Formats: sequence, structure tokens, C-alpha cells
Amino acid sequence: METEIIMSLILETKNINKYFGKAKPFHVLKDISLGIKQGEFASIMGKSGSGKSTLLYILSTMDTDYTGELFLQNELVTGKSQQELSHIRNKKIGFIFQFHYLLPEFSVLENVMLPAKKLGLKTPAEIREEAMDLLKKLNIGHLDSQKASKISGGEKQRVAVARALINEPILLIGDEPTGNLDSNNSENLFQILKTLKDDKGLSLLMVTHDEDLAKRTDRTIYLEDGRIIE
Ligand SMILES: Nc1ncnc2c1ncn2[C@@H]1O[C@H](COP(=O)(O)OP(=O)(O)OP(=O)(O)O)[C@@H](O)[C@H]1O
Repeated sequence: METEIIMSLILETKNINKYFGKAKPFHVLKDISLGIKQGEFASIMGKSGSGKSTLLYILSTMDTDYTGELFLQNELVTGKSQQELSHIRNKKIGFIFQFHYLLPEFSVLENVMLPAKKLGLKTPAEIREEAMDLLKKLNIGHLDSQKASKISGGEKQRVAVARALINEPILLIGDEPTGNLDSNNSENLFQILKTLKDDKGLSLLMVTHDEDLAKRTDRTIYLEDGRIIE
């Protein structure tokens, strides 16, 4: 029984601790142990300064300066080289941020294709076709050749979702993905994320300040002063 539960974890942390500063260290994350199952949509909430972004950086393998262990699909990623981590990140994790970080002078299609080109597992023609498919599924197929700087905020976030999905990740991590959107676009994006979970069995982990959205996820992880509180 226990094996079954362990097998289904997409992401797991064991006793993660993090300090900022050397002379007078500030203990920012305290014994964080959590697991995200396949097909689970989890949200992270907590006051400003509680450690949410710091935790996301570690979970997304971008910050390696911590103690404890991080597993992705039961594989220990803590201690791997930056090159290995970059490959794992590109292949397994999709990111959506509050600010989309699209390349403004590139077209919508080019922005979506970029992570797949970087990963280098498919031909440009295959990548183009898959990027186009994603844009169409997100109802922005008609914007493919528009410059990213020339589309609306809600459209930019949908492009960011397509970009996050192009390498078929197992986990989507969002740092306040709806934070910069009006309520209509926020709801729209939330529905898109929920569909990805329901239809594709994708695991999602999203930091949000929106209590109503958090309530509609499968589980909310509350952080207080760097600690998970139930
Ligand atoms: N590079 C750093 N050096 C020192 N302290 C830092 C650094 N980055 C963050 N902190 C501190 O760590 C704590 C947690 O910061 P973090 O950004 O993770 O909080 P947060 O919960 O994401 O906040 P917010 O909701 O405002 O984004 C804060 O007290 C912050 O001031």
C-alpha cells in the first residue's frame, strides 16, 4: 500500500531547510516535507514574506542552496550538476509566472517553440506543429505570427501556458499566474489549468494570494514563517 502511494508522487521534499546570509543567517524555510501526487492541483498560500517564492525556486530546481532532499518522479535531484538540472527542468517542469516573461520582439509561435528548441529532441517542423496545436487548443491560434508585445495581458498568459506545455512536462509550477490578470482572465486561466489536470492528469503547484481560487484546488499548503501549517 505504502509503495503505491510513494510511486504516485510526482514531486516530494524531505526536510528542506534554507538560510539566507552567512554572518547572521536567517532561517527562511523550516523542515519543509511535502508531496504532490500525479494529477493533483495544489496551491500554496501564505503571508508576504512567509517563504513561498523561496520554496518555489527550490522545488523548480533553480535554487540548489538548501539542505534536505528534493525528488522528481522518485528520482533524487538534490546534488545533481547545473547541467543535469537544466535538462531535468526543461523536460519535466513547465513554469508560469505572474509576469509572463515572453520575448517581446519574437512572435507568439516562436515564444512557444523556444523551450522545445532548447531541449533539442524534435525537429523544428515537429516543434512548430505541436506549438501551433497548443495555441489552437488555447484559442489563440490566430495570434501565431503576432509579436508578443502586441497582444493583451490575458493572451500573453495563455501564450505562457502554451510555452510551459510544449515539452510535455509532468508538473506545472505557477508563481501567482493569475496575479496580474483581471477577474475574467484570471477565471479563464484557472479553468485552463484545471482542464490540464482533469484531462491530461498533469500535476500543478501554484502560489496564489487568491483564497477563492485556492479553495477550488485539491489542496492548499499554508506557509507561515517558513513552516507548513495544517
Ligand atoms: N536573497 C535574499 N536574501 C535575504 N533574504 C531574502 C532573500 N530573498 C528573500 N528573502 C527573505 O526571505 C523571506 C521569504 O521571502 P519570499 O520571497 O520567499 O516570501 P513570499 O512568501 O514569496 O513573499 P511575497 O508573497 O511577498 O512574494 C522574506 O523575509 C524575505 O525578505
